[in-house]
Formats: sequence, C-alpha cells, structure tokens
Amino acid sequence: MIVAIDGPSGTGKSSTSKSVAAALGLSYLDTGAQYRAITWWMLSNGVPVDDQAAVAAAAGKPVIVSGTDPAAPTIAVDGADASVPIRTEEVTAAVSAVSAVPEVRTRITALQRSIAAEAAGGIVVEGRDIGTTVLPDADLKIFLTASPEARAARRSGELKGKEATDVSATREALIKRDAADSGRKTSPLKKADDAVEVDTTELTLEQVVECVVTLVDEAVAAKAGRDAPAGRTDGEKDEKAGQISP
Ligand SMILES: Nc1ncnc2c1ncn2[C@@H]1O[C@H](COP(=O)(O)OP(=O)(O)O)[C@@H](O)[C@H]1O
Ligand SMILES: Nc1ccn([C@@H]2O[C@H](COP(=O)(O)OP(=O)(O)O)[C@@H](O)[C@H]2O)c(=O)n1
Repeated sequence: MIVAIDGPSGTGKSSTSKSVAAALGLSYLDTGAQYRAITWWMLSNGVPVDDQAAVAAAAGKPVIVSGTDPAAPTIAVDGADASVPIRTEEVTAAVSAVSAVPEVRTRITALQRSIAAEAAGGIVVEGRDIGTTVLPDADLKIFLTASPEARAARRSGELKGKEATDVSATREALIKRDAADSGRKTSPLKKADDAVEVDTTELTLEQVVECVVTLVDEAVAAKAGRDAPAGRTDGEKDEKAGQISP
C-alpha cells in the first residue's frame, strides 16, 4: 500500500501522514525534509543558493539518509543528524530555490522511489509532487488544502518569540513559497488528476486523520478485490495454492 499525500505548507501533511502511518503500521517519508536537508548542506558549504548552475553542480554531493519510522522519523546529512538545522528560517527561505533545480529533483526523486520500493509493509509519502511525479502509481493519492489564514495561524503557532505573534508575516512567506513551488517548471506543486482533495480548514487534525484512514481502508479493499482472481473465492484460492506448494 503506497499512499501519496501532497499539498501546500500548513495543510497538515506531516501530522496527518505520521498519524495515519502509525495507526496502520506503515512506514513514513517526509520528502520536504529531504529538500530542506540538501538546502541546509548548500548553505553550510557556501554554495550560492540563487545560482542554479552552482546548486546543480553540487546536487550529487551530500549523502542524505531518511529514517521512516512514523514514531521517530529521522534525517541525516553526511552522517550527522539534521533534524533541527533544517527547520531554521534561513533554510525555509532558501528551500524553494534549491528544490526548483532539476538536478536536485532528479537526485531526490530517485532516493524517494528507492525508499518507497524498499518499504515492504507499505508507506505514506508526503510532499508536493508525490502523486504527480514521484509515485504516479500510488494506491491512494490525497491532496490536502486549507485557507491561507488557517495555514498561517497553524504555522505561526509553531514558531517561537516574535515570529509567533506575526501571523501576517508568516502568511506572506507561505504565499510566496506556494507561488514558487507551484510556478516552477520541473515537477510543480499540483493536485494529481486522480487525487482525493481534502479541505482541512474547518477540520481538526483528528478528523483529517480519521478521513484519511477511511480512504486508505477503502483503497486496501479495492486493491484486494483487484488482486483476487476473478470467479474464485478466497477458500478456493487457498485450496489450489495448497495443492501446488503443500
Ligand atoms: N486540521 C488541523 N487543525 C489544526 N491544526 C492542525 C491541523 N493539521 C495540522 N495542524 C497543525 O498545524 C501545524 C502544521 O501542520 P503540518 O502537519 O506540519 O503541515 P504541513 O506538513 O502540511 O506543512 C502543526 O502544528 C499541526 O499540529
Ligand atoms: N515533494 C516535495 C517536497 C518538498 N518540496 C520543497 O521543500 C520545501 C519544504 O517542504 P516542507 O514539506 O518541509 O514544507 P512545510 O510545508 O513543512 O513548511 C517546499 O516548500 C518545496 O520547495 C518539494 O519541492 N517537493
């Protein structure tokens, strides 16, 4: 079971994906953390993030490793834990420019596909282009939305000090990042045609999780129906299998 959850910032992708994965025993991948990690590496290594050619030339250098346990997801760059530094304002302001570089996307997309392929028990992958580009054959695609006001209020609730009170600055920064992510040439933020859209503005996190768990259960049932050979019951299938390999 592969579940793709996309949408702009503050719609609840990370919180929902982690809870759904934990509830259903699936792995979890935060692809935004990977783009943040490569951005942090560029900033730490003096690569000018507005210089596409410089970013492209360095795109293959950092070694990024994601841990996919939804109860304790991890992100490491060149062997060091990067979970704290990738959340700074500096990284947040630079990540859209770095993630728009095609060489960066090619590398990170390949990494994401290999992680999804290795997740034998299934995985929830969240980001911006999972349903459209990274995993177009996902069993279930969800696109989360929410009003800019709700998203800004949620995000500023997470920030400390002065930023926490400045909801309008957070809102402007969010809108700017959405525009950059939606407007880029390579793999923009976009709802896949076959994604289910869930507007979370008026929903609690618990309600969103419940809604997504129901959608996953339905997708699992539909997949089981598709995989069962036509015209045979499960009992007949077991009997037949038993004859071939006792
Ligand atoms: N439906 C919701 N109602 C209220 N707060 C929410 C809801 N969904 C998420 N949040 C909160 O909003 C913040 C941003 O959520 P997050 O899951 O990080 O969003 P995203 O990954 O889409 O950027 C978190 O503090 C989270 O707890
Ligand atoms: N699949 C993805 C995921 C993130 N990103 C980029 O990474 C940035 C950070 O993603 P994130 O999910 O951590 O952002 P938040 O919504 O948590 O603030 C986004 O603004 C995009 O520029 C992307 O391009 N493609």
